[in-house]
Amino acid sequence: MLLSLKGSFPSAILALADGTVFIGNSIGAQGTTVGEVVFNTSLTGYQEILTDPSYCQQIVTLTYPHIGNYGVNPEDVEADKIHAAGLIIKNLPLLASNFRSTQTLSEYLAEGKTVAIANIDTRKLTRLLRDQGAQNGAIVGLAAGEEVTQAKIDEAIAAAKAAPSMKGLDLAKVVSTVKSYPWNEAEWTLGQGYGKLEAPKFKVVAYDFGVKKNILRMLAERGCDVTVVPAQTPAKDVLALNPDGVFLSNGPGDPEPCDYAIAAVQEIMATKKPVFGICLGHQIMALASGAKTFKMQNSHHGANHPVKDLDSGRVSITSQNHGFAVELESLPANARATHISLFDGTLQGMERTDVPAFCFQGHPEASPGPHDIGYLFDRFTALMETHKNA
Ligand SMILES: NC(=O)CC[C@H](N)C(=O)O
Repeated sequence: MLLSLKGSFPSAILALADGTVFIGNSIGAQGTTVGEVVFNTSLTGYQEILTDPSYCQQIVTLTYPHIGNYGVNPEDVEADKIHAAGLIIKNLPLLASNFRSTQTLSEYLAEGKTVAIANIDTRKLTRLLRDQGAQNGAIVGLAAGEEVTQAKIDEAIAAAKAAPSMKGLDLAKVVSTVKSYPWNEAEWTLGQGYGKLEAPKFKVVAYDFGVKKNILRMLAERGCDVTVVPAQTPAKDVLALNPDGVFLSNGPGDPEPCDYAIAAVQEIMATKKPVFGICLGHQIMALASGAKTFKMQNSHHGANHPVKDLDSGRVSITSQNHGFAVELESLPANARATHISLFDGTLQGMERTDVPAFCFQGHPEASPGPHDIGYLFDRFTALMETHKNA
């Protein structure tokens, strides 16, 4: 049973900073939210997307038209709460059907105090964002029976215009854990649920810039006994734990203002400890190596982005979620490109040639998405193995 929810859900307004307005239905919390409006082309994984801390202060548009059809469950989360600032979809099916489902998407959004809009033309919105680049927006979820008025539309446009620009925002320290904690949950299997770290082989310290649980699970699956530390942990505290390797997580915002992390990573790489970075962690490693980052005109959010491994020539289909990128031309002499995007030629991976450190812009942990590039986790454990025995 699809759609025809127009009568059963209150109205909602989506306004972009350029004055474009869409009227739809509120399917989450009541109230106003603002953020950078981006679009994600994944067909599944809305729960993983909503809880990915990298979406902090971003409103996500899902281009796949039916969202919510398999409900939500307590397991498929990347963090303990919804981090996306809002959700924009086309159709919310009235029936959610899946053996793991415990709640509907709409209930989950309301409980998570997340404002969301359905029944708007997401194709029109996506074309606009694609042609003009990401821009700020506001969603206003009205109360039941409340009318959409010009005054409310004007307020929504004003809220969109007043939202802060993503460029220059350090959000890693906003979403990061305040306290260190150990991690020992491994990957999920049907019938078994999440596994446990068995036979730990490597001690890993993971910087939490907004880490996704699935990254930690994939490390634990490979025998990594992980200690997660806050974003602003100084290098000396990390080194005092004497890890076999250091992991730099994904995270929201602009990497450039994260000066504390850039300095710490420089110090850690200088000790020749193996270091692996994903997404924001990749950007921070690049900045710590002397490269530059920039805000992209067309950000990458989806689960089908082709990326070429420059060493093997192999093309992987990857999961992506980033709005900043490392300038390929700015790589210093002691770093080399290992992966590029076949969508736009931007840098997707690099490696230091003088120290055992490498990083990847996309998401090898998928979640949601394909596992083609999961071999990077094996590269990290192999690097730790080599350096352990060196
Ligand atoms: N997923 C991420 O780590 C995103 C990195 C960074 N916030 C960007 O948008 O580029």
